[in-house]
Amino acid sequence: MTATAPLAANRPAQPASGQPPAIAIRELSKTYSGGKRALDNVTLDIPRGSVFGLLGPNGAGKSTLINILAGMVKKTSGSAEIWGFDIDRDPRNAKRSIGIVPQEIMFDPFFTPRETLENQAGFYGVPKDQRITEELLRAVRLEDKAEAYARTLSGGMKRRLMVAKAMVHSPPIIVLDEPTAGVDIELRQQLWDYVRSLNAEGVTVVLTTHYLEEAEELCDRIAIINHGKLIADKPTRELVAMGREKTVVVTLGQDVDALPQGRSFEKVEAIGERQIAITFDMDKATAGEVITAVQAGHYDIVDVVTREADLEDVFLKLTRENNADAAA
Ligand SMILES: Nc1ncnc2c1ncn2[C@@H]1O[C@H](COP(=O)(O)OP(=O)(O)OP(=O)(O)O)[C@@H](O)[C@H]1O
Repeated sequence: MTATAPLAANRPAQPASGQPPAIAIRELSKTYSGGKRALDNVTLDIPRGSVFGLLGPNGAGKSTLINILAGMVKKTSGSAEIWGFDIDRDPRNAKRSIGIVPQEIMFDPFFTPRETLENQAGFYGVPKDQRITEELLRAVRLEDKAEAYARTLSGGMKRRLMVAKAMVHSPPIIVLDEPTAGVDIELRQQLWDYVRSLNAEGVTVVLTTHYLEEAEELCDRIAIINHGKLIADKPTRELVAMGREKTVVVTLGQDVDALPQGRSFEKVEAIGERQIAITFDMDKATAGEVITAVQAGHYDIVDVVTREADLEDVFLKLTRENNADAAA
């Protein structure tokens, strides 16, 4: 995929009232007909121009949230504005302001990619002279397949076509629901390059992903949903910094027969015959102090490796705490 992003020819004019967030969600709840409360009072602003990650375990409510924004699921209560347009009062402009790439691959297998994009542009009422079909085909590297039947495309090509399809009306916001599930690494990288180029052009990007590393690398802000509730909403850097635990792994010149002790140690365990992992709180000690404490116990240290908590650790910690609160 090249790093070109489509022109913003057809974006709806922004409402007059200043600069609202790209998406503003207020006390949004959804209870499905069987009684399942999939979203519970979620209030969230997605800033303009951001790459925003919506994370959560399976069944947390991410797709429900996205489907409400897409107009495919009816909310039970609360409100949502997209680009300043209320999804109830101004559904047409709200829909025109967002492009959704759903989890499932959906298009008619008997249309070619070019026809698929043209049909979709027609559906959004984009005038013929303002269509960006060729540009999109190039951007998602499908120009050679423009005339092939969609059913003959590979899985990766189909997914790229889905992204192009979400962009035919040049929305200021694109939402990708688990875009890289089952997609190989090379293609994933190409997809992210394209997403980054869209963002560099000013498009707000919202993505749900199970790949925490990816979210950490791509997103400047992350919200975490668990059991339908918003449990975190922070700049990525702050969220990662919440994992204030650091681990020092020391390799010894002899087998471990007793574990070292230190006031700053939160956890000490032998992780091999000659290796010990010591976890400590970065607010209370430094790695140097931890190593000094080990040496004070006359351990013969031959190697030291340190590891900081990453988003995965924070995610697990937050969801665990939330689950424990819910069970209490
Ligand atoms: N149409 C529906 N009817 C009843 N329950 C539903 C429906 N759609 C989703 N749910 C339930 O609502 C909850 C939230 O589902 P949702 O698909 O929004 O989660 P998710 O975070 O997107 O999960 P995943 O990552 O697995 O897609 C789940 O318990 C799910 O089983």
